[in-house]
Amino acid sequence: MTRSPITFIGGGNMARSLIGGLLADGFPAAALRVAEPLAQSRETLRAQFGVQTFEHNQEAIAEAGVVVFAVKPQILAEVARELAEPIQHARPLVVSIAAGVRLGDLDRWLGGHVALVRAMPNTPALVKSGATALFAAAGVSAEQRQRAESILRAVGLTVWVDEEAQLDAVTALSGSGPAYFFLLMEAMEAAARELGLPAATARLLTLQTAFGAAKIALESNESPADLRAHVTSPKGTTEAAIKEFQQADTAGIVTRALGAAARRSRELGDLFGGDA
Ligand SMILES: NC(=O)C1=CN([C@@H]2O[C@H](COP(=O)(O)OP(=O)(O)OC[C@H]3O[C@@H](n4cnc5c(N)ncnc54)[C@H](OP(=O)(O)O)[C@@H]3O)[C@@H](O)[C@H]2O)C=CC1
Ligand SMILES: O=C(O)[C@@H]1CCC=N1
Repeated sequence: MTRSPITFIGGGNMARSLIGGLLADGFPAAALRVAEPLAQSRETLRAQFGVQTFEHNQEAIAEAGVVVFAVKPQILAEVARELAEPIQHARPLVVSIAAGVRLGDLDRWLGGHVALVRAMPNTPALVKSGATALFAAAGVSAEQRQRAESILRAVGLTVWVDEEAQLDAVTALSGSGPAYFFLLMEAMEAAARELGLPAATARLLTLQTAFGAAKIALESNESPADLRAHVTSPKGTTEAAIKEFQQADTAGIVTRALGAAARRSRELGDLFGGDA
């Protein structure tokens, strides 16, 4: 099957996660293009994924059916304005994964009336275990929505949100979320080493425990609270540990952390949207 190319503008962490996941799902490398200013990064992208790379964004989007903006929010305005003319001419579907930046701003930078979808993926897309929420601007056709969804679904789970503002919460939860679990893994691994386990054993048991907990939570009909109860024997070891977590107000810390991330997402939209 021939497919119009998907062009990524920016070949950094998240673009690489999406590209790796798409290739693992059988997407042809020939249909993936990446614009990336750094020669070393372009070389790595070619060597790792076999995709076509470009130094200049304009060249990369020629013939593209879908353009994915995967640059930092801080430079999205500048990058989009430079591409307004060719995008107005070729009218690809545009997907932005930038945190915070609102579709109204992106549409204005691109010259208006562009088919725009905002998506918030996460890095486990690389291993086809991503979680992405999507929001479409008015005027995006059902077919275009489906195209955007099919790209992200190839690398994991997708959900649509009804209001664009909900993407700030999504960013706080699943966009940034992998980092919270990695933080906990780092801490558990370090604590296990301190308790006398060899480093390799501490890491292996930490990772497999995280994997097992996520897998059982996904596959079971029981809630995380019920699953936790099954581990927690009265007056046993887990109870002793959970008491420490509760005394340190872990739930409160998580609420504050996600709140800070959602706030930062809104701030990024304010700072780098508008007339940025
Ligand atoms: N990382 C994550 O987990 C997630 C990130 N996102 C969003 O994805 C976007 C990218 O994030 P991330 O991949 O982490 O960031 P990175 O910095 O890793 O990637 C951005 C890439 O864009 C390149 N770039 C810089 N200037 C230009 C330009 N003018 N034209 C084209 N490319 C350019 C950068 O190159 P160079 O390094 O040379 O500057 C870099 O390779 C952000 O908007 C972020 O909010 C969304 C969900 C999750
Ligand atoms: O930290 C960030 O701003 C990006 C958005 C979500 C994950 N990484």
